Amino acid sequence: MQAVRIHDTTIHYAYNKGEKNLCLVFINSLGTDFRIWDAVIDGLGTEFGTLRFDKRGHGLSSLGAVEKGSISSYAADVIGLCEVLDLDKIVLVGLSIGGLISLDIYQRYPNKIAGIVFMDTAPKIGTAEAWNNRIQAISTKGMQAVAPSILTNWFSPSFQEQQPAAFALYQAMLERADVSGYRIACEAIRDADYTETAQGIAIPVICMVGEEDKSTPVALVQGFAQLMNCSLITIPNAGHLPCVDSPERTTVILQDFISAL
Ligand SMILES: O=C(O)CC1=CCC(=O)O1
Repeated sequence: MQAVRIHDTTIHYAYNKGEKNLCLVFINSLGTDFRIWDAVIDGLGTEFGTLRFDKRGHGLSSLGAVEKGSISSYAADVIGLCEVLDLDKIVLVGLSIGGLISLDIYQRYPNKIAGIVFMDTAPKIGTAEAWNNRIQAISTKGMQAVAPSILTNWFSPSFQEQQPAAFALYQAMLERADVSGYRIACEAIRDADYTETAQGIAIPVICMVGEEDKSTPVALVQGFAQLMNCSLITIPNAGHLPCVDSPERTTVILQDFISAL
C-alpha cells in the first residue's frame, strides 16, 4: 500500500515505474476508486510507468480541510503527487471529472504534460440544477438513495446481465463512497467550465467514449472532440467506465496513443 501526504490530505496511490520514462497518470471519475483501472494496468505491461490514485475524499484518501470542492484543488494534488514521484514525462488519462482535472492541469502546468486521453468526459458536464439536486439527495438520504440511477447511467444493461458479480462490487463501491468527499466533487463539477481551455489545447489529445454511456453521451464527447479538433473513438457495448467494461479495447487505445507521441 502506497500513501503520501500532499497539502492537507493523505493520498492513496499505486505507482509502477516503467522501463521507459513516460508515465500514464490515471485520474478517476466521481464516486470511484483506483481499482477501476486494474484490468487496464494488467494489460499495459511494464513498458510505461503507471500512476493511479484516489482523489481526496474518495477511496482511502482523506478529504483534507476543504469545505467546498474545486477542480483546481484536485489538479494541485495530482501535480503534488507527480512531483513527489519525480515524474517528468506525463500522459494524463482523465475519466469524466478526471477530464476536467486534466484540463485544469494543462491550463496551469502546460509544460509538464506530453498528452491527454480524455475518456467519457467534456469541458462542462451536466447542469447546475442537476448537480444541486444530487448534492441535496446525498446530503439528506445518503449514497444508497442515488446509487441505482447512477449505476444505470454508468453501465450498459448487458454488463449488468453478463457480469452481475462485478456489477454488485461497483454498486458497493458507489454506495460506500464518503458523502462529504462525493459532495465536494459534485460541487467542483457543477462549477467547472473548461471550454476555453479545451479550445486552446496545443498538445496531442484524443477523446474516447462508450457508445452506451448515459452520463456523458457520445454526442457530448463528439462536441468536445470537435472543439479540440482531435479524434474521437467510440467503444461498442461500453458505458461510462470503458476501463471496467472494455479494458482490452481501452488498453489498445492507450497503447496506440502513446506510441504515436
Ligand atoms: O456519476 C455520474 O453521474 C457520472 C459522472 C459525471 C462526472 C463524473 O466524474 O462521473
